[in-house]
Amino acid sequence: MFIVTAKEMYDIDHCTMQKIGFGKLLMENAGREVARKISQRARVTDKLLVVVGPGNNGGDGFVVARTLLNEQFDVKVLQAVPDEKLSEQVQFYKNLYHACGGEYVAFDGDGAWKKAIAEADIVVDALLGIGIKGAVRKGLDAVVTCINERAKKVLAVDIPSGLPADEGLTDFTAVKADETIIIAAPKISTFLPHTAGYYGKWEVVSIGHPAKLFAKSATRFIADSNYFQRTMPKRNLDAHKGSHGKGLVIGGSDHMPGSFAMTLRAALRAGAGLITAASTEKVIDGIANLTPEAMYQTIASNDGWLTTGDLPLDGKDAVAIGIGMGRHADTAKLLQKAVNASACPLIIDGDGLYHLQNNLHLLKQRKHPTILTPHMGEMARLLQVDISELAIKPFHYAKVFAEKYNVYIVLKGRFTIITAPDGRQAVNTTGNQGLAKGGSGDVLTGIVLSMVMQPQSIFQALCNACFVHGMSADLQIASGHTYYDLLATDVIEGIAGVYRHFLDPKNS
Ligand SMILES: NC(=O)C1=CN([C@@H]2O[C@H](COP(=O)(O)OP(=O)(O)OC[C@H]3O[C@@H](n4cnc5c(N)ncnc54)[C@H](OP(=O)(O)O)[C@@H]3O)[C@@H](O)[C@H]2O)[C@H](O)CC1
Ligand SMILES: [K+]
Repeated sequence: MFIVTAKEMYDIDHCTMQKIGFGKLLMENAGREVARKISQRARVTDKLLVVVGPGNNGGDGFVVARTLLNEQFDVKVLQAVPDEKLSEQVQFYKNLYHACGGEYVAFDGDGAWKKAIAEADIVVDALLGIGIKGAVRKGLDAVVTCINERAKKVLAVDIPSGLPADEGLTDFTAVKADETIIIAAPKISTFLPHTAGYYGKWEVVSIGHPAKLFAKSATRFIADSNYFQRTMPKRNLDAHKGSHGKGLVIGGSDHMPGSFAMTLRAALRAGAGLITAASTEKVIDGIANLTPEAMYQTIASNDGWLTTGDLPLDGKDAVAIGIGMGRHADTAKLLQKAVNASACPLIIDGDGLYHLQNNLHLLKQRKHPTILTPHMGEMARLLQVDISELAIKPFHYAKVFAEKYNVYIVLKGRFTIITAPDGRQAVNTTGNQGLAKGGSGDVLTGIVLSMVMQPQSIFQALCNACFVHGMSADLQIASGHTYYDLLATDVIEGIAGVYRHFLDPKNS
């Protein structure tokens, strides 16, 4: 499923209507699809109020109202702007609604319209769509406020009114919808920390746009189960342990051994062929029995912190560094060495990202893929911007950084954004609040390490790693765990369920 900016959506709409020739049909399709979804949710006894505004979102609203009216629902329209504000196309659909006997609630001074909003069982929000510019203007802002304060249930058409479609905007007043029926493709603001909540539950309806137009105009997509099933490499019968990658994990410290152990186990559970763990003697003594399938190698350390020294990089297909490594000055030299010497994909996570802050110049010299797996705080530090600034424009910042330093970025969050050095971006929507626990990131790093060693592109590997990680947590919640008790180790043990469910249907 593609993700679009407002401009990309307008370009696709315009081409569909003008070049392909859909004309007014597109709005009829949009309204009818939204009406179909509403009719599946509404009881025949429900009072429905469709609030329409001046633009094409309002036009959708008139089609919704007419369709529901003709299906015998108790529906009325609250037109929040005078007729002269309606575009020609919207007026056309208003006329059809009127001709079918459609009724209105007057948007007048005595406030009866507020009572209508309060008394409706469902308010359909077709006030404003992706054409919003700036904060909702006087007059309509009172409608938004009334809906938020008095509506029993709100179903937004395409986007909650007042919400920006794109990233970077914080000055807005918007409808807080219970559900949003998104038209054609989710907009960027569906996946931002400060705007996602306004959509409520959301689903997308297709209204007839040619698929090829999205492929041409949109630059982002949701890496969903279809993508996973299409791109995840199958295992063939004559595979041997060397077929699925020889990975190296460098990390741990006498003071933080646990997280490192989870990365190893996650990499093996996700399907890595061979994993070597390089850490201090004490860490290895403490964890070797937890994952006997891994191989262990002691590397140089000083007072329990890893320091620079020989690294078993030869013959490795991918390396992960940083997990539980600590922030000791000596460890920075180890990070520098790994960046300069690893002749294979290098994943930098956790404290490796801390040490990378003063070594970004080394990244451009690398001839092999580099993958950073920061959470928002780590990314903000690498960018040297405030985390609040990053949070309102994560797509933008991740793309700028990836292109500047020629790296892949897995920007972890409620919606993890995967970015390639050429600027391509994907969003992972699996996962849940049960992952907000220590160790979740270490597990993801292990899955990433395994995936980048399989016969797929790095970008596909990162999308699939995030999908498996989040889906494992989702399946664990569905099969008895709760958001409270879910542990990072449960996510490791849940990986099998994801593979069975999505890759081997007969076994699911
Ligand atoms: N393009 C198509 O055929 C289809 C579009 N779909 C639906 O249409 C909307 C986008 O429609 P658009 O008309 O571009 O935009 P809006 O419906 O959001 O409304 C724009 C009008 O709102 C006024 N406006 C703009 N900013 C504000 C504000 N801050 N406060 C109040 N009013 C505002 C604006 O007035 P101007 O004076 O600026 O012109 C416009 O009158 C899309 O979201 C879909 O729902 C169909 O679904 C598919 C076909
Ligand atoms: K709307």
